[in-house]
Amino acid sequence: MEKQPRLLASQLLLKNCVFEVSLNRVFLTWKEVSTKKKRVSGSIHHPFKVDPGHSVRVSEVLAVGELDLDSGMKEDGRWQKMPQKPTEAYPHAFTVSYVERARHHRWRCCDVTFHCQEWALCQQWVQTIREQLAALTGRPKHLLVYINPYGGKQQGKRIYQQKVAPLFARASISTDVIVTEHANHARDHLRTEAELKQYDGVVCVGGDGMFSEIVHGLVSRTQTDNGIDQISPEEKLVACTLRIGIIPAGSTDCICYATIGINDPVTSALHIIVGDTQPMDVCSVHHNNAFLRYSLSLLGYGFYGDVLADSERKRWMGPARYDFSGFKTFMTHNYYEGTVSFQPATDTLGTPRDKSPCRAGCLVCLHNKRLCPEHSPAKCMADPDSSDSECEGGWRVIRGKFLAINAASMSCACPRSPMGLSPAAHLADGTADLILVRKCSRFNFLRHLLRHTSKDDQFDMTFVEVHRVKRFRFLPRHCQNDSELDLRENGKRLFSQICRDHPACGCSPAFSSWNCDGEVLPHAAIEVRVHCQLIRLFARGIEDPPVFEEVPTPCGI
Ligand SMILES: Nc1ncnc2c1ncn2[C@@H]1O[C@H](COP(=O)(O)OP(=O)(O)OP(=O)(O)O)[C@@H](O)[C@H]1O
Repeated sequence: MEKQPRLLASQLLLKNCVFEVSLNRVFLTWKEVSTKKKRVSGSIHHPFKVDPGHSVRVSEVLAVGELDLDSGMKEDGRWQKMPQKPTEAYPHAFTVSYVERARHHRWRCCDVTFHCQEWALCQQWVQTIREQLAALTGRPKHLLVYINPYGGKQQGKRIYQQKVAPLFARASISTDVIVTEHANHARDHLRTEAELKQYDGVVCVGGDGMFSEIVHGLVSRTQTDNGIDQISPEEKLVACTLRIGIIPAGSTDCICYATIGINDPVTSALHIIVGDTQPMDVCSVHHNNAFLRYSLSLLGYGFYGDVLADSERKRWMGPARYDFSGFKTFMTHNYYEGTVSFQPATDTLGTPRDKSPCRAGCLVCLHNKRLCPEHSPAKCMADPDSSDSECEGGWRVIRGKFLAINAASMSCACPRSPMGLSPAAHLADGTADLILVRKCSRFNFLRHLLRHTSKDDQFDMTFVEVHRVKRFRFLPRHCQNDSELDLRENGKRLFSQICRDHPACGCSPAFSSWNCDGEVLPHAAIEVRVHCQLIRLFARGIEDPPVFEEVPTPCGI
């Protein structure tokens, strides 16, 4: 790496010891000066303890401010616990707040206070660090915040006020906060009224449902502002310029977990402050050329659709409804007949089974974005081993009986399934992993499901296949000749017709429903298209842990 010229270097006092502190454009570093004279007052000298020094990336410095040593008050008027007694020789001090990494992708805000002999030197340090921070272009200055007060355990407001707002204030980020009053309040506000030009980003305090609202609002608004018709499945959508930050405060926070690696409001707030950027694909879902919804993580028909539909009827049970409905759906063991057609992503890097998960700075996403896969022509190769697979005009067609059809546009990792539904799916490569689980015994299906909680390959089973796709369609068998299928209106009629078709009643119903990121879709016949990097988050993807994980130094030095 190119050596950066020093901007400033001084001997300053920290914890009653003299440190060599230096700053260049990339790092702020401090290292104890190893002279016998270094003790200034009362500290115990450890002759065998070698200080390796401490380095903080300038891009991860949150703020810097002068400290009034007489009152213990920072420049911004906040009180700070006095890090040490002022000494006569070092009467001036400044505090640097920075990101410290803890275990499991958790970030913390730490303060370090340096004491200076001269007031002018103290000023010079504060000024120079501030100039470096001002030169970082990706940091937000003004944010629009939506809080869902009813998400998860209804702690959204408290989480924001106690954990996030103080950090934004410390980093001099101003905010306009809207506490939502009803479902779709944030979506409709973003779509129509919000003065988006004055903001550098939108922050969502809530769960995946709230995040989906924000995405719907922002994507719609971007298309309207650019004269794009999002109703048409063939339209190329314009990417949103504003980034979205997620402060997890819902009962399901999968998007936050998959893009940051942990559901922790402070970590999320720090990723927003340092101005991280993580692009993300968005799937548009259409039925008969009519727009239904956008999907960001999982589209599931069969098992996951049935679990959601059943759990929605049992909301009174609280979060336990998911386990209850999961067990019930598993025991019911319904399968569904239909035709799946898809455009395989043959020219992109990576496969669903290549064991290379999407991580911070993912090269697969970078490479595939350059290819812009949605525009390259699809090549279709029929599977020679499969008698029910064929190619039609660049589309591969598979007919069968399925227990589950899942499309994962990200790994869908969550604390319950740390590897996720499709461990090698990428956040921003312009593709989704289409997982087809064919009719099999209950025992085999259970084996498949259990593999989501372990490191075993859930796709290594004869009745499971997985394809990386750019687009796909599903048509349930019993509506292939029907021009329009509305499950709510026609479900009962069709169900009785299917029962007539099958010799013995007690057979599987004709239709499941699609679970689209936790919302039930009203149609079974859908067409899905992946839009490469349509949105950007204040995140950086999951960071690989350092090979030798450093023991973090205590905060608030
Ligand atoms: N003020 C409000 N009153 C009622 N519903 C709201 C309000 N604000 C947002 N919502 C809706 O609440 C739904 C759930 O919110 P959110 O995702 O934040 O929490 P959650 O607990 O994770 O959700 P879920 O119940 O889906 O698990 C969202 O779909 C959103 O549209």
